[in-house]
Formats: sequence, structure tokens, C-alpha cells
Amino acid sequence: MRPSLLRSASQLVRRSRRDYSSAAAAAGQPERKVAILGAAGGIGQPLALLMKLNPLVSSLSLYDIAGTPGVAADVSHINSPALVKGFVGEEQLGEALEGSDVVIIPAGVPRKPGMTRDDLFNINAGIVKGLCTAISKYCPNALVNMISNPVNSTVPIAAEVFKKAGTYDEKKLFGVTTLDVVRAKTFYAGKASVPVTEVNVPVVGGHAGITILPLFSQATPATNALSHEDIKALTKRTQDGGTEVVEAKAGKGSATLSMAYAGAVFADACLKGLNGVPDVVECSFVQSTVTELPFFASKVRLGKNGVEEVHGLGQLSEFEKGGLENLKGELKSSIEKGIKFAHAN
Ligand SMILES: NC(=O)c1ccc[n+]([C@@H]2O[C@H](COP(=O)([O-])OP(=O)(O)OC[C@H]3O[C@@H](n4cnc5c(N)ncnc54)[C@H](O)[C@@H]3O)[C@@H](O)[C@H]2O)c1
Ligand SMILES: O=C(O)C[C@H](O)C(=O)O
Repeated sequence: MRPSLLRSASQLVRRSRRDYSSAAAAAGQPERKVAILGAAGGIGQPLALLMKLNPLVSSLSLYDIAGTPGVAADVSHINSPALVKGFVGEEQLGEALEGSDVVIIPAGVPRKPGMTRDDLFNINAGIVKGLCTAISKYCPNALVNMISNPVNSTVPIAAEVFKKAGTYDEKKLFGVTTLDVVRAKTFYAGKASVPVTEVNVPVVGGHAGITILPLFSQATPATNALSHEDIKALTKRTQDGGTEVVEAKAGKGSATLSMAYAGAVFADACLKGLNGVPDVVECSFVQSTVTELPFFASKVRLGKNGVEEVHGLGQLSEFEKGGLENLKGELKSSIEKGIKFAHAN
């Protein structure tokens, strides 16, 4: 690059740094850097868009093995404060991560019809391991939002990688299960004829098939309009929500738009927690003592250090108690599979 061009490029960067610094400062909030790994993918692109629109984000780092310069150029033209930078290829991963407060990982292959999430393990386990190794080196204090499937195994893989590097903090590692909550809310509102924006439903367990356990007995607004058969059908639809999308997309991938929304909701909750907003509670798959399993999704209160409190399950219906017992075997073996992989590789 010509020296004059280099000079003007670095002036531009300095100027835009000042712009976003002053925007964050003017709003009385800390500067926050968010990195998305897998940012050029089906989830990554709309997630980049939504994070660019988030006023809590001052710097948005978009990393992928290909395609990020285009995505970053495109998203960067949106007139919101976040300064966007694209990074491509492993040699730029360190710079992409450095200084990150939150790292969101949707990198990896999605399902095709007929596949389970576990069928993605062989490819995605290695991708996640590599990315987490870099996180432990370049931004060991970041909150990590794991989207890549199978979440029931990729979160334990990440934990083992961080332990090996000496950077593991159980308060900072999250499996993103928000899409299960988003689906449970939507399906419940439709069936119970209540306003969807007022609905809350905890979803616990894990993120695959029967390990996804929506607690409709705790749904609000409460209703007695739903029969046991309705609750069973809502539970099954929530558990099969991902497969419903995979089949409808007929070989063109899995949920991307609803996942980007869910990922943005969860990352926003993490940022609010970091910024000291009180009572931020979301469901997430985290290290847990709520059951005998080492990782489990339940309601989690987010704060300045990540997880401030892992909530218990509350009162369960008999149907939910049965679901809880049924899911433990599969969830346990997915967790163990992740741990074993991390130790062997
Ligand atoms: N947690 C959830 O609720 C949930 C929901 C939907 C999808 N997912 C999972 O998210 C993952 C991504 O789905 P998608 O639809 O965006 O897939 P996609 O194939 O459209 O995008 C994945 C992106 O990851 C990138 N990638 C691959 N290896 C990488 C590496 N080493 N470093 C950085 N980037 C890399 C690819 O280049 C691609 O751009 C899948 O594993 C899918 O199963 C999870
Ligand atoms: O179903 C999938 O494979 C993707 C994701 O886990 C989902 O729940 O949509």
C-alpha cells in the first residue's frame, strides 16, 4: 500500500476509534468489544448485523476462515456506533480476539435432514477446540457464548481446553440455548392465545432432542386452557424445533435467522451483566451443581463476572420430572464424549 494511503487509513481508524469511544462515553457506558467467530456463515451474518445494531457494542470483530472482508465492509456502513473490523484466516485470529469482552462462536457445519446434532461432532469438535485454544491465548477473560453444535459436547470441550491452558473460569463459559427458550415462548403463546411478548418459559437440560426440557408448568402468563396432551405436544415441538427447520430447509442448513436473534438476545444479556445491570436472567448450558451432571442448562443470573448465580429448577410437574430423568443418560454421554475428545486431541 502507498505510504499516503496507509497514513490516511490509520487516520481514519484513529478518528473512528475516537468516534465510538466518545459515543460509549457519552452514553455513560463502558466500551465493549464483541467478536463473532464464523461471522461469514448463515448465523454469523445476521448475528453480525444484530450486534452492529446493539448500542452496548463499541467494537465488533468479525472472524471467519473466508468471506469476512465482504461481510465486514457491508455491515460497517450501517450508521450505528460499533466500529466493525473483518479478519480472515488463522493468522488474523489473534488480532480478531484481542481485547474481546464477549466471544460468540457459531463456527462449524450445520445439520442436513436425517442427521442428529451429534453427527456434527467429528468436524465441529476440532473447530471449537482450535478456536478455544486461541481464546485462552488472546482473550482469556472474555465471556464465551458457544453456539456450535453439538452444544452438549462443545461446551465441555471448551472447558477442557481452557483448563489445559490454565484459563478456565466456569463463570465465563456459556452454551447458548436461548433458541429453545425463544421457540418455547412462541409455541406456548400460540397455543395458549396469550401475547407472545409477555411470555416466559424456562427451558432446562441441554440442547439436543429429549435433553431439551421446557418447563411449561412454570410458564407465565399461566393458563389452565392447556390439556396434558397440549403440554406434551408443545414439549415435543420445542424439542424438535431444530429438526423442523432442518427439514423445511431441505438440505440448505439449519436455523440461522431465529438463531441469530437468539444469539443476539443472549449476547446482549451478557453485555448488560458485564455493565452492572441488575437482575439479568437467561437460561444457559453452564457448569452446574443443579443435578449430578457437570453441565446443565437452567436459569442463570448474569453479572460483572459472567455467571453470578445458577438457579435451581423450581417446582416440576410429574411429566417434567419424568423428562428430567429421561434426559440424563444422553446428556451425560454427550458431556463425556466432549471431555474425552479434548483429552485425546
Ligand atoms: N446453539 C444453537 O441453538 C444453534 C442453532 C442453530 C445452529 N447452530 C449451530 O451453529 C453452527 C453454524 O451454523 P450455520 O448455519 O451458521 O453454518 P454455516 O455453514 O452457514 O456457517 C458456519 C461458518 O463457520 C465458518 N467456519 C468453519 N470453520 C471455521 C473456523 N475454524 N474458524 C472460524 N470459522 C469457521 C465457515 O466458514 C462458515 O462461514 C452449526 O454447528 C449449527 O449446528 C446452533
Ligand atoms: O437443529 C439444529 O441442528 C440447529 C440448532 O441446534 C437448532 O436448534 O436449530
